[in-house]
Amino acid sequence: MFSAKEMPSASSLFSTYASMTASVMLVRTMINDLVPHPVRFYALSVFRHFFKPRTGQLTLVIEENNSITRNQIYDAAEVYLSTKVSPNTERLRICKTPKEKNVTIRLEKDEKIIDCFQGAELKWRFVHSEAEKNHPGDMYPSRSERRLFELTFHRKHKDIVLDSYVPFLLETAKAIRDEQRVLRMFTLNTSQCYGGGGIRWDSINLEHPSTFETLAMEPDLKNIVIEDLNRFVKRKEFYKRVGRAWKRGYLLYGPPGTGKSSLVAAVANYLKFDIYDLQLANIMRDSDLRKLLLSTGNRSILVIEDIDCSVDLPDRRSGDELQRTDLPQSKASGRNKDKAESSGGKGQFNPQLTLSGLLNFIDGLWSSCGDERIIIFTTNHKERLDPALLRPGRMDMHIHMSYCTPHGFKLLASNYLGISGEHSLYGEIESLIETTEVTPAQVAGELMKSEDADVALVELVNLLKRKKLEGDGVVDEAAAATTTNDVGTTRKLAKRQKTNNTTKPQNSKGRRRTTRKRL
Ligand SMILES: Nc1ncnc2c1ncn2[C@@H]1O[C@H](COP(=O)(O)OP(=O)(O)OP(=O)(O)O)[C@@H](O)[C@H]1O
Ligand SMILES: [Mg+2]
Repeated sequence: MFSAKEMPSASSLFSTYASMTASVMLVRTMINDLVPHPVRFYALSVFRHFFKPRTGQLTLVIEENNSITRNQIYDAAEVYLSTKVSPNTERLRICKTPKEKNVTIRLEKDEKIIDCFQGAELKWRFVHSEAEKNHPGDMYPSRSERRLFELTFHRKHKDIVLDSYVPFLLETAKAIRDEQRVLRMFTLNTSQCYGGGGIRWDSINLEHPSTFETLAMEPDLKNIVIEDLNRFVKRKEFYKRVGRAWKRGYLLYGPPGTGKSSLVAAVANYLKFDIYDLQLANIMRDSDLRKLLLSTGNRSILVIEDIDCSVDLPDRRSGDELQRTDLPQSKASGRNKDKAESSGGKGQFNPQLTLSGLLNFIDGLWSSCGDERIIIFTTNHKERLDPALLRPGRMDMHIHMSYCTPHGFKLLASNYLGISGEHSLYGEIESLIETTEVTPAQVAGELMKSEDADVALVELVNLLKRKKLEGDGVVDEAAAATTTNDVGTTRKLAKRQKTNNTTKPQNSKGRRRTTRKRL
């Protein structure tokens, strides 16, 4: 305390204050002049870091983009959080595009969600900010958007969040996406094929209802196929380790109407894979084929239906076959013949789409530049295929789709007529099916004739009796089913072969009649 005598006058106080302020300003000017800006900035941030109050909370910032690529954690959070909407959430964004099956729900700006994981409380907040960017020379400023999630939790849970919660988030989001995924069916756009626009895929939603549950197949065979698919999709690391492309090939063979295409759809629905339906007859050159195959997506099935008659490809051994003019009039051979004639006739014809082009590409570049690829060939005549296609390692599994069996019939009857137990006509139908060649498609056709189970089953009995009387033809399937990776060639077939040694050509579809050896 100052005594009255010592009490400084107001003027002296003012001059002391003025000189202190001047010194502070002098020091500040000196610091500003002497210490460069980045160093000052750094010193300040260190100072702030040590002296700011600690909350015990840690916040992870999950931005939408990581430089130019998407941030997978952000995408996963977006999907995952849409399932965690609580009654306290006030604003949500919803939308639905034509390709989507369900309504998409997303958080709105500043909305918060609380999640719990292994005892940790996790607070999510969605941040969306917009800023104007003014580039020199730009007439109009552009807007840049920044979207991110903030994930806040107690710092003691840092390991749980980074080691367990984030992987859980990624996996859960993948499962949700798979569940909601709308499958696409890609076919070739032929309208602009050779008009300069180039050949390309067009897609529509795949809404084929076939599943393994609705498919009439022997249970053992069905299980073998399902297990094979399960093994395939979870063996990413295995394929990498053994140095093989992550792809699997299936050859489906059997008479028309036994469910080959239905099996393709069932596989797609089971795995949630898109289908690329490659109609070889629309492709002229290996280069087009390569382009098309390279533009197929991962997790997809490439299907080439009726490979035995979809196109006359020159095989790898007999290029001279190209010069023959006695080709049957298939869609593709007609086209090739036209081309031969327009290019001067016999000897000058040189189609640029070859079997080796197809096989090399499927085995080589195509399969190695994507993941989880399945390729399926279907045929009614396995015995007509080029051995290059059948050699071990090319198609991993040969699946024989056979005529309807008693088990298959019961499954169809349950699906089509809702019969769960037995029926008085079952005994007769089963013994007729054992000794008659009837396809599941034919059985299904009869079962659809009436909603009344009794009437429909009588129709089926009549059909079976008629077929038995006609003694419908048998195709030489046993001869074709000789490779080790063949599954599904039933005992029924062997039985038929014993009783019927005459092999009639399959003739239910004119297009399947062919004399020339094709692919
Ligand atoms: N195994 C089956 N299980 C259930 N339904 C089947 C089966 N096979 C055929 N169908 C029925 O018959 C219809 C035709 O079958 P699908 O097209 O799958 O035969 P496919 O073997 O591909 O014939 P194609 O050789 O003529 O192409 C299907 O839509 C389905 O309703
Ligand atoms: Mg088919």
